[in-house]
Amino acid sequence: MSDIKDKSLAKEGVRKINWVQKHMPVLEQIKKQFEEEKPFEGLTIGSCLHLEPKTINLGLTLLAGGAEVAMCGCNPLSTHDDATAGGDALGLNIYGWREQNDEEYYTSINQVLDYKPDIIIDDGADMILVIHQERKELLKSIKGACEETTTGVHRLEAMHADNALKFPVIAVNDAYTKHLFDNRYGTGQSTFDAIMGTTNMLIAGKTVVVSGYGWCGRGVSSRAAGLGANVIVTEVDPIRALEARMDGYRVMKISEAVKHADLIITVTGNINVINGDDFKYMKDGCMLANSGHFNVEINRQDLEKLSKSVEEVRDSIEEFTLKDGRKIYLLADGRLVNLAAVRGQGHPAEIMDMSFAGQALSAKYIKENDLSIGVSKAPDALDYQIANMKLKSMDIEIDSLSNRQKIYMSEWQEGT
Ligand SMILES: NC(=O)c1ccc[n+]([C@@H]2O[C@H](COP(=O)([O-])OP(=O)(O)OC[C@H]3O[C@@H](n4cnc5c(N)ncnc54)[C@H](O)[C@@H]3O)[C@@H](O)[C@H]2O)c1
Ligand SMILES: O=c1[nH]cnc2c1ncn2[C@@H]1O[C@H](CO)[C@@H](O)[C@H]1O
Ligand SMILES: N[C@@H](CCS)C(=O)O
Repeated sequence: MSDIKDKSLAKEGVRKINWVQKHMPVLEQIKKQFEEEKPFEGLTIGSCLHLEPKTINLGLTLLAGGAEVAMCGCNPLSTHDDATAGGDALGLNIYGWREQNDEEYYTSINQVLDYKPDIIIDDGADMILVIHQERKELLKSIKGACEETTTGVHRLEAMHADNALKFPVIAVNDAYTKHLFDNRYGTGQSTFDAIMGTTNMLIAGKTVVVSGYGWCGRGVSSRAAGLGANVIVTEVDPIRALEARMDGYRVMKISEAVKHADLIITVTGNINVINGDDFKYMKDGCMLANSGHFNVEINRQDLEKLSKSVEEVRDSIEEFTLKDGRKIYLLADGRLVNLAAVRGQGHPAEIMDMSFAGQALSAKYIKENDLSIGVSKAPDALDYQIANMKLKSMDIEIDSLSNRQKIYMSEWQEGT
């Protein structure tokens, strides 16, 4: 069963799924192992992830492992209607379509929960929140959940600190093979793919302000610099601010940075990063995009209050005309631009290969172990397994320690 936009888009969807499969070798290998071992036989897995071809490929991997799979989107704007049609044709149960309103978005989450999943895969923790608040009857049978992103992990850790979390969660985001590559190189590339595809704008010579110098901010700043921009970083953490400075960027307060910006990209996971007076000091033509948390990093309501009109001037570009005539452009409604913009395709397949290998192996780990309630990383062994598989798929060989080196590394007696 599925409730999607248009099943007649299946052929195009399957074409796109086939394409990404060619570039997700680690996940393909896990799929083959799952086909033989059937680790999820008799189980149902419910996911709340951006619904696009790479995610459908994760769904197919879980299906190959014997699971019944029900999937919905984790953002009202990120669903690709052809990919969901393709996934439906290939045996997945999918709920959702691009441009859902809030009610439709939560209805889709509940439709997935109607399958009574044993394992949850979430991105941003909306599905886990719904289970704890509205679908408490499911708490007993859920063996555990996997969380994809930094913000979701923070929300779940806060829940656990309040004793509100009722099942174990694996923070897939916290695996090295996830955040070092997905958050950094993935967000770096896909944010600019989406911004450039949406605006048809030149980056070279522009001043790009990046708010937040975490894993995503490092990637976005480095891509901006690589494209020839002048990069300014804003931070609240003194160590990350220093790191940004020594990586070669200017660092200043957001209230000052907005005066210089041609393009501002928020990647903090925080609320109201750009708000109030910040909009008053922006240059005419300044573009605003978020690649972080939901649609709260840029305070749209504050921008509306300063504006006399708002018009969608191109797909995923809203033009806010301020009362003094200046124009400010908000991309993709302030939702994560790399996925929510009409031209957003999310991270490259080679990147999601590792993130979703982490999801697939973490789901299997939940099935095979009785974890205690709380938020924890998957064992390092899974991370190393993924890294080794990825290196092999890239035909890269590395050295290993000799016995002499192992002994040297573990001793303290030997010196000059
Ligand atoms: N677009 C994507 O595809 C994508 C990919 C991965 C993560 N994310 C999301 O992006 C966000 C950032 O993720 P991350 O892994 O880089 O997190 P992180 O914790 O590594 O980095 C966030 C940084 O923002 C800084 N920060 C917080 N509030 C700030 C403020 N008001 N002004 C300036 N800096 C501030 C923090 O000090 C921190 O250094 C999260 O919401 C995450 O879920 C999005
Ligand atoms: O193309 C994609 N498909 C599915 N998920 C993605 C893609 N690109 C990024 N993310 C995931 O979205 C999370 C934030 O919501 C990120 O943590 C990232 O892993
Ligand atoms: N799923 C959420 C979490 C990103 S931090 C979103 O799409 O905005």
